[in-house]
Amino acid sequence: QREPNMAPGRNAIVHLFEWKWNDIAAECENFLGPMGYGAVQVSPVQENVIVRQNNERPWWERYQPISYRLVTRSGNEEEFRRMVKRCSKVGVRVYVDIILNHMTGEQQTAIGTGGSTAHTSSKDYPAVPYSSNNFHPTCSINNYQNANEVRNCELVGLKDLDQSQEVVREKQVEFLNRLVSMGVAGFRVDAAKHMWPEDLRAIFQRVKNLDESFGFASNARPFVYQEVIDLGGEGVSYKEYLDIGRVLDFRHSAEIGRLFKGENQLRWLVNWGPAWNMANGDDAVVFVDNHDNQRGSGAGGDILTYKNAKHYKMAVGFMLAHPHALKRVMSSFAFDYSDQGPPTTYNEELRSPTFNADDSCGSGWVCEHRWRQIYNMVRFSNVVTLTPLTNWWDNGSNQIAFCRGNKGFVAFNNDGYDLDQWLQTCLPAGVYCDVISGNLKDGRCLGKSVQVYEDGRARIILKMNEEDGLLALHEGSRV
Ligand SMILES: O=C(NCCCOc1c(-c2ccc(O)c(O)c2)oc2cc(O)cc(O)c2c1=O)[C@@H]1CCCN1C(=O)/C=C/c1ccc(O)c(O)c1
Ligand SMILES: [Ca+2]
Repeated sequence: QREPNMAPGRNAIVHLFEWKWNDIAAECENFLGPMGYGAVQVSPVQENVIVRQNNERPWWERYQPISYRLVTRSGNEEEFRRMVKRCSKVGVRVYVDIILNHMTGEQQTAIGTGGSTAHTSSKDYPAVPYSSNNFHPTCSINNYQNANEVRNCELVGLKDLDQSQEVVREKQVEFLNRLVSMGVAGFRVDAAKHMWPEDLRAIFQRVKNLDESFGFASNARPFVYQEVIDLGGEGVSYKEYLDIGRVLDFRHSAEIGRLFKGENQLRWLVNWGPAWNMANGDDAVVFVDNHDNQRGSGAGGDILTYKNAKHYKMAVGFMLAHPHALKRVMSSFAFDYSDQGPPTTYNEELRSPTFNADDSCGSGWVCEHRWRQIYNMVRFSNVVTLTPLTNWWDNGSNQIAFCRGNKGFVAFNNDGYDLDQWLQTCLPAGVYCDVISGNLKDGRCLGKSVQVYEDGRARIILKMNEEDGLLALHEGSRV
């Protein structure tokens, strides 16, 4: 279903891609809880096959399950249970990235991260157990116009499960129920486009209600958001999945990247939302980039990522400032080429992130969720929840500004010249810190401060050569 089950006053998801369970637990307590993040999306928990190519472990090995045992390089079942408890205790929900569509691809000797083996050529997975008659007959997806082929054939050679079978549904429901009993609040459904909506509906209907001992409302249903890569023009539409839960909106990711790269003028954002042929806000989880398309392999062409920092912060800031949809912030590891796996220690173990004095990460982790401009916009999005977007202003090209009720005000400058305007901020008179350029600390602004006058107007300055191209004030940043 489409309600995120987040604690009151929180509304943003962060994807801690490839983090270990113990490190996520600590991050919930040290950062995500205090900073007001609502939920963390974790990497797949099910045991995956070990893939080595040129002596490297590509990141996508975790998307080739070999069993439903909870043992991956992120940790084991006990560590996973503890992480969910520790995050829930500080108001951060856990959503699991689940892979139901397939098992592994073809692999000479298939050995899993928990030691399970499989005989992939005969589609034999004894650790589940699945045997060849639990899979669709071998065929490969060549034509994305053909909805049957997209569901019943193999995605890049991955053995394709037949979820119309009761025995397959029963094993997958059991796997999801085990996660719910550990306190999980929802699921990111990988490769949903490649599964039949009626099979997914049958499976999720059988998943039990959330466990109240983790602070959920009584009879709360697991939150479901589905990966349906749909930029239009294919045989499968995201609309087919909306009665099962929300969908991840890839059109949002593609469009917002084009806009903040300057390929489209920001003034067109005045009607951002369904008018842009995107899913309705209540049906969508939106993002700027994700683990797949940030590497250029997924859909949507040239996506904005951490590598284009100024434009990226503007896009993430706009996404969090705008009332449209539920937002997900990406948190990456640094990569040079698309297959590159996460940072590891000497024996292929995942490396833990280290933290610098300015709260940023080291040891190969980018930690966009710890960038001041981003965590302060998460807080902004919490403060302005449920307020409408009003007082839109633009200069006819790439300078825009708007209010969120009388609780927040943002401005953006993507033009090649300074923004220097008297604008309506809709805020009560007073001095406010611009939370993008610095925090409010001990009663003073470490960055820019802005004087709002009795009539709500203020002089807003955003020079073209400043580090950041956005400015944000809200009722929590008033001196
Ligand atoms: O070149 C690759 N893949 C072909 C292009 C990407 O196609 C994939 C899509 C995909 C791409 C575009 C679509 O329109 C679509 O419906 C599906 O979804 C997947 C989902 C998985 O769980 C596992 C996968 O291996 C894939 C995948 O390869 C490399 C080598 C194999 C894995 N991989 C990858 O690049 C892995 C990509 C990957 C992994 C996990 C994902 O959740 C994902 O969205 C993509
Ligand atoms: Ca399938």
